[in-house]
Amino acid sequence: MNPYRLYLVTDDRQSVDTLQYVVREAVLGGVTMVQVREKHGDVRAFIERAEAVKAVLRGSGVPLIINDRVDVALAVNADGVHLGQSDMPVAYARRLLGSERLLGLSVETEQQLFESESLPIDYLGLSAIFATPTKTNLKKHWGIAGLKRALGVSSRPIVAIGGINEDNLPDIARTGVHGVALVSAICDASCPQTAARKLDGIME
Ligand SMILES: Cc1ncc(COP(=O)(O)OP(=O)(O)O)c(N)n1
Ligand SMILES: Cc1nc(C(=O)O)sc1CCOP(=O)(O)O
Ligand SMILES: [Mg+2]
Repeated sequence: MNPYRLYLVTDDRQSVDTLQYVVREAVLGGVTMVQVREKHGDVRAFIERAEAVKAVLRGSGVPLIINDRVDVALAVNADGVHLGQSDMPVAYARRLLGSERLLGLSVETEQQLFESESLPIDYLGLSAIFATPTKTNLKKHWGIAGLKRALGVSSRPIVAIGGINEDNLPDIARTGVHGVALVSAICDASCPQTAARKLDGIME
């Protein structure tokens, strides 16, 4: 089973109750991986929210990934970490996490893409495919052509992220990309379960 296929990244503006509701429904709809992403609160709040998501995921087989923070991932015994280019260098993260936990890295440029080949990571987050209001400090928009190029270069699984929704997903899925990561298409949906099921159907 490919864990990257439908990758939910949580919305840190949602309350803990909503967060748990969205994750529960999204898993029922077919989400294969969940990343807890917290950009505003303190580390205590991050741990509390990660534990809340972990409780929902228990027994589901869906891996829990922590954004940015290796210490939080270790504290809650998560299944992995997703790092950006200005987070802890992946060599240090790998040493702390061990070989079993998943380690993902965002790549924002062609140079980072080539450099990633020699890094101790499990997958790449290709940042960003399209512009998105969810994250506005993006360096590059790869588009479909850039995604195809990256797939031809990298030996690692690629997760496409940024501005992905059910309208543009068919074009992305046709590239054969390993997975897609989404925030608003699932977190803002009136029914996250239905949204996830529809997106999963397109990925298939
Ligand atoms: C799957 C996935 N890909 C890319 C990102 C972006 O990570 P980063 O560049 O560290 O930016 P922030 O998410 O920390 O704002 C991601 N989170 N997940
Ligand atoms: C968290 C994040 N990282 C991105 C990147 O490109 O690095 S884009 C993004 C937000 C994606 O949200 P939505 O699915 O609502 O567009
Ligand atoms: Mg980051």
